[in-house]
Amino acid sequence: MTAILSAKSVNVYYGSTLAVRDVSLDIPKNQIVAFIGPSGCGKSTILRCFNRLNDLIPSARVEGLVTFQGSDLYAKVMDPVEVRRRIGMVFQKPNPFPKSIYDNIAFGARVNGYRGNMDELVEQSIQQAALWDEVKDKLKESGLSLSGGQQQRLCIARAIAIQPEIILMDEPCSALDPISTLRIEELLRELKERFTIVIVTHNMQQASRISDRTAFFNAEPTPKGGKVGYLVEYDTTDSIFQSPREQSTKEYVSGRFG
Ligand SMILES: Nc1ncnc2c1ncn2[C@@H]1O[C@H](COP(=O)(O)OP(=O)(O)OP(=O)(O)O)[C@@H](O)[C@H]1O
Repeated sequence: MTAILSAKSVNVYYGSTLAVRDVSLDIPKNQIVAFIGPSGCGKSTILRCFNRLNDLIPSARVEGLVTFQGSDLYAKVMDPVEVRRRIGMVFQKPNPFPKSIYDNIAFGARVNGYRGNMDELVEQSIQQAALWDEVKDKLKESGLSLSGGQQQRLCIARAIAIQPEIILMDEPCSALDPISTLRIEELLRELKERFTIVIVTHNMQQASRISDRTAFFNAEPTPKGGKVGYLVEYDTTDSIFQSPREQSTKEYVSGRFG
C-alpha cells in the first residue's frame, strides 16, 4: 500500500487544551478513507491537519509529523498555499462564490495560474462532478441559483479544476437531501480513480457504502473535566463494520452511542 498522506503521533491543541492526541494513520493513494465517530472527537481537526487549514486558526497548534508523498507537510520550505492547491477541501455547507457557474470554476484556476483552454477546463471539471447536463445551458447564471446538491457538486467541480491530488471532505452531504447525497456518493466512487479522498461523515451507512478504509475516533474525559479525542481503530471498512477489534467501535457502528 502506498501512503500518499500520513500522520505520525499527531497531537492538536487549541490554546493550551489538547483536543486530539496521538493520531497515527496512513491514507492510501486512490482510496476513500472515512473518519467516523461521535461529535467533538476531533475528526475535522485531524482532517484540517492534512492541508494545513489549522494554520488559519490562531489558537491551533499541531505536534507530530504529517507527511504528504513522504515530505513533511509542515516543513519551512512547504508553501501552505501550494499545499492547499494539491490537497483540496470541500466543506459541509456548499459555499459557491457569488459568481457565475463558469467563474466558480475559472476563478480558482486563474488564481493558480492556469494557462490552458479555460472553456475546456470548465466543461471537464463540471462533467467530472456529474453536473454538466444540469448547467451547460446556464453557465452565466449565479452559482447561488443552483439547488443545495447542485451547489455541492459545483464546489466539487471547483476543487477538481485546480487539479489536486487529494480531496478532503468535511461532511459534504450533511446539508443535502437523500437523492443529492446518493448522487455525491456515486460521484465519489468515480473520482477515486483519479483522486484520493478523505471524508468525515456522521452517516455510518455512507461510510460503509463508499469507503475502502474507516477510522473510528472517540473522545475520553480528561482529569480537568474536558475531553480529548483519539483514534480508536483504523482498518478496512469491512473489518470496522463487521469485525471490529474494539468494543467501543462495535457499539458505535451498531448505533449504540454517538
Ligand atoms: N477553532 C476551535 N477553537 C477551539 N476549540 C476547537 C476549535 N475547533 C474545534 N475545537 C475543539 O476541538 C475538539 C474537536 O473538535 P472537532 O470539530 O475536530 O470534532 P469533530 O469530531 O469533527 O466534531 P463534529 O462531528 O461535531 O464536527 C472539540 O472539543 C472542539 O470543541
